[in-house]
Amino acid sequence: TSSTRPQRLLRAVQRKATKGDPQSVISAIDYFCRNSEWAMNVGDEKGPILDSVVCEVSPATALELGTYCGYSSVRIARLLPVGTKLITLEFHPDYACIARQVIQHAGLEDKIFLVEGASGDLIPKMADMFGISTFDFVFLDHWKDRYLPDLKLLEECQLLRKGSVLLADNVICPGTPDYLEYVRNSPRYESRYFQSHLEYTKVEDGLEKSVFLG
Ligand SMILES: O=C(NCCCCc1cc2ccncc2s1)c1cc(-c2ccc(F)cc2)cc(O)c1O
Ligand SMILES: [Mg+2]
Repeated sequence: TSSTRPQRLLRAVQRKATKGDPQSVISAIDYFCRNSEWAMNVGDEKGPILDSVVCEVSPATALELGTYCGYSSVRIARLLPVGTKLITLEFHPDYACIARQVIQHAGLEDKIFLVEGASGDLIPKMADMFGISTFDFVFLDHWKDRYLPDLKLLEECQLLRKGSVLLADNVICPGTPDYLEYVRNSPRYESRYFQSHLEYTKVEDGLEKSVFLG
């Protein structure tokens, strides 16, 4: 029977990456995507920008919207200080199933909470589900037309505090025009664009970093 691309990506990780070694999991996925099949991971060019923002923020509480196969979950969680957690939301059960196995291969299952469901339904439950008050860092990488409504939901649920950092993938390709317009024009955000390329391609894309000013 035929396999899916996420299943083939997981197989590449299981064959090539060292168990418990997050960097080897990241490298195995990037190798697979450059040499076998493109997949929508943040990738090896935007990835280091994500890394640098995570290191700068050093978040106690982090949220990721859009897990896919767990590539960026591994990138983020490998940099988190001991005792801190990444909560990552995934809508598609098949993606979530693969991501759990990728995260386990990296040995990061104790630092990552993967929750299945739609961001619009789950965000209002975050505080109660995880006993947190606010997020220090949010990585947006899910449906591009959900970035803005979910940002407003995070504000309404008071899950952001003065200084919370939001980092959004794909603000050029596929593009999130309404989100960009909002964070770049709202007095409540200090926004900056990191120009890069769509993962594993020469197409322009980039990450938008926005600091909530309270
Ligand atoms: O759609 C993308 N990513 C979201 C997948 C949607 C999964 C979801 C997770 C979740 C969690 C909670 N609530 C609701 C949702 S919905 C995506 C697409 C491209 C791309 C770029 C050029 C192309 F030609 C073709 C695809 C590149 C990327 O880096 C992406 O991130
Ligand atoms: Mg993306």
